[in-house]
Amino acid sequence: MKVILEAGPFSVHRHHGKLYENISLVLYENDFVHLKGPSGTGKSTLLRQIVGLEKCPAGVKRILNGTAHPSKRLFNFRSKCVYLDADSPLIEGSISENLLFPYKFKINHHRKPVITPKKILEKLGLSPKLDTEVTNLSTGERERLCLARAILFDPQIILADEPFSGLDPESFEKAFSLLYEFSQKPEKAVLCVSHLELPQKSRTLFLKNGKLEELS
Ligand SMILES: Nc1ncnc2c1ncn2[C@@H]1O[C@H](COP(=O)(O)OP(=O)(O)OP(=O)(O)O)[C@@H](O)[C@H]1O
Repeated sequence: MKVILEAGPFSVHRHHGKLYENISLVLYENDFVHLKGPSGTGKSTLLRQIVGLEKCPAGVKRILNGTAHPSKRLFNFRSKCVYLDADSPLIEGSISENLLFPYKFKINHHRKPVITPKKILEKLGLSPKLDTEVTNLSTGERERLCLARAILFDPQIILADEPFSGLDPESFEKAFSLLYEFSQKPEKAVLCVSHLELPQKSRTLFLKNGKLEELS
């Protein structure tokens, strides 16, 4: 199995004590890893530490496809390893403007959406048209738009934090299939935090009492 990402060791201390300590993780090509654990154990914090959105201890390594990314310069890393937050921000404007927003950054000028924005909305069963203002979308529609934007951008890794929480069963099925399909492409992997049962996964990791364990 080809290693896509090696990251760690991560530790977090909150005012009430240690949340977790010395957690490292490896993602392999085509991994779809389900990260579970009781509420408040630090699953979101761990995802945020991986992409450097949360303070990390000195000495943390992030090796993506054999290339080490130093903690002080993570812009390039974050364009290849995307953090998809449950409340990912949308910009003011239309669905189309939001889907194409990441390409406005100079570092992404060379990138092109993998499929058309129209096609990805169809796959997700999102009925609003591309010129619909995002302020007119429901919570579940906004959530699916954020997922569509991440997939369209074609990173190597998606770290998805509760990406299905606001979805009805039919929308969940479509959104899950799309994310799983993404993970099965060459040199891709997904780490997905979810309290839901997921229909398919390659591995399950459980975060509890400050430790990350792989469930068999
Ligand atoms: N920025 C912050 N500053 C201080 N404490 C925080 C911060 N963000 C989260 N916490 C605390 O850290 C702990 C872990 O939070 P986190 O959101 O990572 O847990 P989680 O396992 O993802 O929870 P859930 O399953 O409920 O989403 C919680 O006690 C939370 O209150």
